[in-house]
Amino acid sequence: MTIATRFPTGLYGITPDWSDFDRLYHAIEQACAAGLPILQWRRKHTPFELACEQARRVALCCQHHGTLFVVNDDWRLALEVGADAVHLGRDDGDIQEAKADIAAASKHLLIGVSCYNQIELAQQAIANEVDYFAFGAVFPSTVKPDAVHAPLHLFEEAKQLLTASLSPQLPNSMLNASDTTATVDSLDMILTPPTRPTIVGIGGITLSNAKQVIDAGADSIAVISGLFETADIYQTCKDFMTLFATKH
Ligand SMILES: Cc1ncc(COP(=O)(O)OP(=O)(O)O)c(N)n1
Ligand SMILES: Cc1nc(C(=O)O)sc1CCOP(=O)(O)O
Ligand SMILES: [Mg+2]
Repeated sequence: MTIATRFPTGLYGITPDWSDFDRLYHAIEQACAAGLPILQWRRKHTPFELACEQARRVALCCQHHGTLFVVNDDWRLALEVGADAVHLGRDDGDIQEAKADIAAASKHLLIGVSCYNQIELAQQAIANEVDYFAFGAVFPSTVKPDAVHAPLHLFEEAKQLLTASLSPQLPNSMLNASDTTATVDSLDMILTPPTRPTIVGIGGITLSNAKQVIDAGADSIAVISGLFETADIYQTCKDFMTLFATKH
């Protein structure tokens, strides 16, 4: 049984820290036009008002191309600009507080979190019902040279955690026709099939090493330099996406 994910899989582009917004917007347009499924807005030094103005334009571009739009660090900014999702690391606030704020605004945001190289954080992420969790840095990253190293075996371990967490929901009891509760549960399963979080790999990923991460079990790979610091962003995006198309 294949369990669907709540968050897309495949290539996950993250914006580089360029000060020239027109250049950045043009680069994002190329990636989105190539079919990029997910884009994260990651700006560390832009004041809130300017970030809102710029991120709103990027959100519209993503909407136009059918690219899911994620805001890094700040769920308030994500809500303000109509993003689809927010990414939260260990310094970006509490997940339950984020969920409560989002619900209080009568809005919906998918939530992704960083797990660095810690399987325990993935276990917490699953318990918190986040929509994706990310391990990194899988390779040395020039953007984050001090990031901890996340070995590739974490992806298989995370898959096992997911299998274990989902198995109690599976309708074993469907076999027992005399148990009416089981029948009701089974009907529930058909009407609302279970879903699972997407597992993301990040850090130093390029066209040359991406396949290792996908083969290790990552559903998605998050890339800054390996996508945006290339001569032909449109073609690089297409080439990354081919790696997922030939996964099986
Ligand atoms: C997809 C994805 N994974 C990990 C991160 C890193 O988040 P964080 O640890 O909060 O570090 P910053 O990116 O905020 O510097 C991410 N942004 N996206
Ligand atoms: C933003 C970020 N977070 C990481 C983590 O390990 O959590 S690595 C990273 C930088 C990713 O950039 P690049 O693809 O250029 O290496
Ligand atoms: Mg962060």
